[in-house]
Amino acid sequence: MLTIENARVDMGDFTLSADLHVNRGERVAVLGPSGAGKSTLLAMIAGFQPLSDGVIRWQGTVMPNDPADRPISMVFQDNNLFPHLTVAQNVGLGLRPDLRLTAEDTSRVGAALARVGLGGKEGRKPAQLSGGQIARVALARVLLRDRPLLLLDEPFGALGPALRAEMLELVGELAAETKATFLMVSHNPEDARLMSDEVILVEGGTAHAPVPTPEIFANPPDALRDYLGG
Ligand SMILES: Nc1ncnc2c1ncn2[C@@H]1O[C@H](COP(=O)(O)OP(=O)(O)OP(=O)(O)O)[C@@H](O)[C@H]1O
Repeated sequence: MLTIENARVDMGDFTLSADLHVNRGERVAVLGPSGAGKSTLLAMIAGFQPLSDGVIRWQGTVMPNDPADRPISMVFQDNNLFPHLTVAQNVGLGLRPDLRLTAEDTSRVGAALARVGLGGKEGRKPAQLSGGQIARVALARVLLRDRPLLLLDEPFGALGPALRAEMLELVGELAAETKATFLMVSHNPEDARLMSDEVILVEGGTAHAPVPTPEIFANPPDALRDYLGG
């Protein structure tokens, strides 16, 4: 279980508070108006933004200070690939930051790439891939890292609807295979309907406790109603 206890992040004149928990294995969409603090919530959990107050635990244990030591994989909108490295190297970084991959590492990288549909593309550079393929590389890295908590900050925002739906399905499959819990920021309520069990609404400086997805869409609070456009 992810537990966020009376946590607060202060950034200049912006403050985000959260007091909530997410059960293991849940698929959570993070929704809310632009600038409300959705990315800040993920940065808080990942350890990129220090807490001014409160504590964050995973399975009852306080998260280590260093983001690299947290049981987390994160995917950003730009899919954070290095342009000068090959697909295999970009994925291999998830295993060994110094890229000194053993033969076993290399075969695991190959298997992860094959799992996301990129078999045979190991030697390409990101510039030689389509947007959907780049997203798949980021997911292969997540698969390989095999961390129990997956944070996705609008990873497929640049993709068209059909491709986005395909990628969401793949995320769902990978999360189920690795038994990961995931939180995904989305600007698209349809994405939330498609892939989430619960929704965390972020608005007014607060990340609210998760509500079951069908429930929140059946009876949207004002902030979500505005966000849904009426
Ligand atoms: N480094 C910073 N210093 C001060 N304020 C910041 C900083 N980064 C972001 N903010 C502010 O914090 C607030 C929350 O930003 P955040 O990126 O978390 O929102 P968001 O809900 O993810 O927005 P969007 O949907 O537009 O991506 C915004 O008002 C933003 O202007």
